[in-house]
Amino acid sequence: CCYSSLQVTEEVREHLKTPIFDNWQWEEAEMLVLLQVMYTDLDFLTAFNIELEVLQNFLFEVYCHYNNIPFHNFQHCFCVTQMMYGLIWLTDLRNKLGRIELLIMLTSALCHDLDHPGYNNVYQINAQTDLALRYNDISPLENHHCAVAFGILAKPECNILKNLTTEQYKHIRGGMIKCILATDMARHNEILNKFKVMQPVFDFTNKDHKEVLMKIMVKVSDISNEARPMAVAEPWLDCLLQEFFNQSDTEKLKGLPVTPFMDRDKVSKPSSQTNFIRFVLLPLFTELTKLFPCLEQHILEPVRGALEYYSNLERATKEEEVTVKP
Ligand SMILES: COc1ccc(NC(=O)[C@H](C)Nc2nc3c(cnn3-c3ccccc3C)c(=O)[nH]2)cc1
Ligand SMILES: [Zn+2]
Repeated sequence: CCYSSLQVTEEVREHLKTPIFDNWQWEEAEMLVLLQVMYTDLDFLTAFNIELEVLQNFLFEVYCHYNNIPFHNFQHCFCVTQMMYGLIWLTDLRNKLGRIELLIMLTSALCHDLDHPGYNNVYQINAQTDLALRYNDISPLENHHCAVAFGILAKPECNILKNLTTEQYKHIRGGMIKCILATDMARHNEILNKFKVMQPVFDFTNKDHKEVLMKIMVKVSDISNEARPMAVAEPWLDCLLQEFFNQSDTEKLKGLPVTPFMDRDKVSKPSSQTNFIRFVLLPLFTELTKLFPCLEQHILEPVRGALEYYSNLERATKEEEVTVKP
């Protein structure tokens, strides 16, 4: 029963609250224990009357519903949840948001890519898959991830929300649906622009402000690999490109449109990453850091370092191309 959370040393518990946590050092079974520690250390079990065994069933069921694909697997789920956990402690969000908002953010991070097939929304829509049909081309993957999450919560032995009031349950369900659907990168600018307007006058008692912040926190956690040490981050980009190349190979075989940044014949790893960091990551992380200045050293600095690393790599490969071609 509770022996597993005792196995985790105080040092690991503290390390778990930092963005430099290295997922590659841990087995998936150990990650399940670490996820349990996150829920217990945020006092969710006492606050929401969650039985430890129900939490363990829930976490195991979530683990079973992630697929063995190169990037959107259980390790990604763990990384996103661990980053969210670290951000909650670093920004001192426990004293700025209610515990129910924290539960929504952590559980949304945990469930945000459930049963991901390794083929993105563009593929789902172009190939007219069952998911695209079921969700009318509207964020088919994110709708599916969320539906699978509540399918798991519908099982009594996994329902960590079973001892909450109906009103609390509705609040959590509404919050999770908004946060998980917000991870569709097609909506990136829509959500970031809303946050940019609110940030200078942010009000932690304003419902709309809190809602956008929660979406931003899940989005930041979701694409935050480059905020980790290079030794941790770089393998993730290889995994991501492997998944993207699988998709573009399939698209070519099926005569479907091929997304340029997924085409193994077109993608240059360094330049695609410098663009991603410059135009997607830095604007997003900069905006969040304006609200929580302490994040500058923890996530903004490492991302600037990553931009430096990939820019140098880009320059080196360009120079090498010039010298090789006479
Ligand atoms: C606006 O929608 C976008 C924008 C950018 C991208 N992806 C990229 O630019 C490339 C492939 N790089 C990239 N993409 C990444 C990273 C982390 N998550 N992530 C990702 C994965 C799946 C779907 C979307 C994204 C951004 C990362 O470190 N790099 C994908 C979708
Ligand atoms: Zn994700």
